[in-house]
Amino acid sequence: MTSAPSALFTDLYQLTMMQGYHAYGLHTEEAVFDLYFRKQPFGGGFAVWAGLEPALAMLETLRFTEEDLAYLGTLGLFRPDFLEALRGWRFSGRVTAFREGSVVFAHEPLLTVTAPLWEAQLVETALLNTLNFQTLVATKATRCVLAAEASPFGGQIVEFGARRAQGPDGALSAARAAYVGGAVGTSNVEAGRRYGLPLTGTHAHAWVESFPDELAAFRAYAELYPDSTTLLLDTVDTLRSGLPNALTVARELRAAGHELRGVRLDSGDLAYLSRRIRAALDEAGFPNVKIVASNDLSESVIASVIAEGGRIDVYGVGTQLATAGGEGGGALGGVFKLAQLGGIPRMKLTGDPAKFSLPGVKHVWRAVNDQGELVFDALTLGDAPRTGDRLSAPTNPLRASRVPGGLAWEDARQVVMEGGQRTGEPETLQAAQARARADLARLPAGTRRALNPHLYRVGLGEDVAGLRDRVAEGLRVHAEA
Ligand SMILES: Nc1ncnc2c1ncn2[C@@H]1O[C@H](COP(=O)(O)OP(=O)(O)OP(=O)(O)O)[C@@H](O)[C@H]1O
Ligand SMILES: O=P(O)(O)OC[C@H]1O[C@H](OP(=O)(O)OP(=O)(O)O)[C@H](O)[C@@H]1O
Ligand SMILES: O=C(O)c1cccnc1
Repeated sequence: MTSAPSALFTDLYQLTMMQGYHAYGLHTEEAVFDLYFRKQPFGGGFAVWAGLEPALAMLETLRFTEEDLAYLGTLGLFRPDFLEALRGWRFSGRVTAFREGSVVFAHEPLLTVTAPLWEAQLVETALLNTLNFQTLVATKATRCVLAAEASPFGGQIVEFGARRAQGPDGALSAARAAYVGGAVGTSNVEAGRRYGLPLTGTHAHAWVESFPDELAAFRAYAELYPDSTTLLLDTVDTLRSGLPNALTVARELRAAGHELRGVRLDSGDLAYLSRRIRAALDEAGFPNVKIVASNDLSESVIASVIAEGGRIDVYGVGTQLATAGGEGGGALGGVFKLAQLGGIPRMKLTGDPAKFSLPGVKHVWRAVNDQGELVFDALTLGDAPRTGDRLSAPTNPLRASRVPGGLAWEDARQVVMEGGQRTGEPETLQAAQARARADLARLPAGTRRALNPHLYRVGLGEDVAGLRDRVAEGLRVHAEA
């Protein structure tokens, strides 16, 4: 959530369960919940973890106000003693998590909450809401960045999606997450203020339409912003009118000691037009004028424009970025599952082995080879796996391999909250963006590709797999008895 967190931003069943835990004396039992997703978004080989700082801020400040309690009292569900108990409620737990910007994979616990049961239960909805969406958008941004950077001339992504995002909250958190994923700026001014993001912008068709002619409009804009003008070329005709008028203004600015910053294309064949415009700008002595493009851009449009030799420097991506659209997008199906209660491992056992949850308190280990490349991740109940240990696939115990030698192990997560308080200062978004870039560079190359990527391996150590099998067996025996 991007507005002030409310304790009522939860599903009703969390509150009805909380009342039950309270009534049956279970509420203070120590619970361990893991947050993870089962399928990488966009059919991709990785996801970029985002939203942790807002999630921690929410946990730190969550309280039931008098108004909240009064409202709950009107529902006819909650007893006075439970509502009274909520008066002093606060989150007092521990959170262990990947740092923002980390590349992460399906089936590994990304965040683990250890807290009294009723505390952990309440925050499921808000944690998933924040982390699912921001991780999805950060991943989409990274995929757009990778597409843009495939050009021999480079290319950057800026986020233009506020007008098409899912509501104001969606727009703000999308701008934030897009930055974590590698977008270099946003057009959303409130997001800039709130998160310290670099702002960027050009002008719209309405500006040109508001003047007697295009040249007058371009001149007027350049006069106001002589060092930061990007002119939109397609209101009349990109090549016949927009380009010559922009060149006129570029020359006039230079004569006055300034430089035109850029031009924007917003329709037509972006590969063809950008090649023509790059050639014309270069020939006229303006090699530093940037070409910005927009118009329903997506990762595949960006890739196509580049494959055709397009010369775009900056891609303004709106709808597809802020809504994380496209195949395999729309929503990330992250879940929050109980792994231990009162020191006893717990799991969900269903007909579909892909939906089994993993019991126990797990560590996530990241294997790094002598080239500094990530090789696979492993989940254990304790220390890092040793050479020769067996690792099995999370959803298919028959697929297993042995841990090779020559690997270094990183403990992939850190304790980021203890006793309901962050263990350190909030990280900057710049740090998260830098981590995403560095982690991405450590991935095996095939894992980064957009189409049918190599699937990075997440393996279960023998202790985790053994515990899962024992708990599952216990549940089955119990069910059959
Ligand atoms: N070279 C290209 N390769 C792939 N897709 C492209 C290329 N150039 C533009 N597109 C994309 O094609 C889609 C439609 O563009 P098209 O040129 O048909 O309509 P348009 O120019 O937006 O028309 P309108 O004038 O109605 O805005 C957009 O999503 C645009 O980003
Ligand atoms: O990636 P997108 O979702 O396209 O977002 C960016 C678009 O937003 C603006 O269009 P505008 O709202 O003026 O609509 P139009 O250009 O389609 O007329 C801008 O000119 C881009 O084309
Ligand atoms: O500044 C721009 O060019 C811009 C901003 C939002 C949406 N489309 C374009």
